Amino acid sequence: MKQEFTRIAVKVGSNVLTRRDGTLDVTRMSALVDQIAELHKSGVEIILISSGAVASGRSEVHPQKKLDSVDQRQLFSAVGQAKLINRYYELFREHNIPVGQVLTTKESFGTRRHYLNQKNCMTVMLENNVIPIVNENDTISVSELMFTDNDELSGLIASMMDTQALIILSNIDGIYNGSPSDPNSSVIREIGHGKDLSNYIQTTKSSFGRGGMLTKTNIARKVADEGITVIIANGKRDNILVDLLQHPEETLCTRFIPSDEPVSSVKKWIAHSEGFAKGEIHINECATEVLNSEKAVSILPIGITHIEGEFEKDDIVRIMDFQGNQVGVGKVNCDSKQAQEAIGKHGKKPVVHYDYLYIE
Ligand SMILES: Nc1ncnc2c1ncn2[C@@H]1O[C@H](COP(=O)(O)OP(=O)(O)O)[C@@H](O)[C@H]1O
Ligand SMILES: N[C@@H](CCC(=O)OP(=O)(O)O)C(=O)O
Repeated sequence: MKQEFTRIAVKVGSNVLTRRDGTLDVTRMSALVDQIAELHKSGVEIILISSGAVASGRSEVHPQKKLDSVDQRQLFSAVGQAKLINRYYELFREHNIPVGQVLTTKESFGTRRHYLNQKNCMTVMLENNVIPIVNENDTISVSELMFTDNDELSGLIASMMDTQALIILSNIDGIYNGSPSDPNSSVIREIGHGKDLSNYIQTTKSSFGRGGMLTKTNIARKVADEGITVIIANGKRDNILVDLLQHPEETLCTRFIPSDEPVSSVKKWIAHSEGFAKGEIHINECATEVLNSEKAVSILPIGITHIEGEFEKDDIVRIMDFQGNQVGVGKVNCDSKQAQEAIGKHGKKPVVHYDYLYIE
């Protein structure tokens, strides 16, 4: 059967993989592995981003004394990740499919060199028919440098690996246009560019999740704007993955319509690097206007009003409009001292070149 996608990222949320009592739901895992194996055999390249380390470790160890949240996460994930990957290894082995573990941290995406290094690692795995199973390295990620949750990580991976789709599997059929528990609300089937969903999203989370629906929708929009279809669907439904690919029309889910404007690989990296921004470049009204137009423009010193923070050449900075709203992210061409000296001057080199500027 002809499938729409040939390379996808699949994110499986904590609550899909855990039972109510917090133990690992091996039956569910096994059903998902069977579907991934079927798609893999039909020629789809798959990168799996799997949560579940903390949840699966929680039931294995029973600490003598009360632990704080960091200690708990480190202890449970250290034990739980080993258990999780071991299960995956055994389940995929039944299908003769090799898998590889990729544990990463937010820091590992901070510089372009590190980013390309990870991209290379996963590319080699795919070229050799190995399914990468990615998770955050919770044992060494400290609070300030943690991903909000695995939705954020999955967005980065989908973008980095140029997948055609990112499928986020949670314990819910998609995004509801009201409270999911309200019988009058229903799943929004398609979401186009610029749709504000904030009214619909409740801040409640599933018992084992970290981020909630809000981070899912924010990430989904960002990734769709980079040209990748994002699908939110229920990982607890039988055959969901295969159905999403083979019977997309009939399968209940929320689809974020991708932008049809291509985004270069380096711009994708910049788009996801905001967390590493070292400073802010504030631009005037005229520069804001041209930036919002269809034209390809760089940030020139003449359009800059002021600069906040200190940065080195090649650091990531936020671009702020004349009203103080963030409009983009870019990689700077000079350090903050040189940029400061050039402010308001004509005929100077761009502080952020168009090729390294991502407008949101
Ligand atoms: N409008 C909405 N539509 C669907 N789910 C919502 C909505 N608002 C809040 N949620 C909640 O978001 C939860 C899924 O997010 P999360 O707990 O982060 O899952 P995961 O662990 O799979 O990442 C759902 O179980 C639901 O309770
Ligand atoms: N890295 C963590 C994932 C925690 C998390 O963010 O989960 P999720 O709510 O599924 O996105 C783990 O494996 O337990």
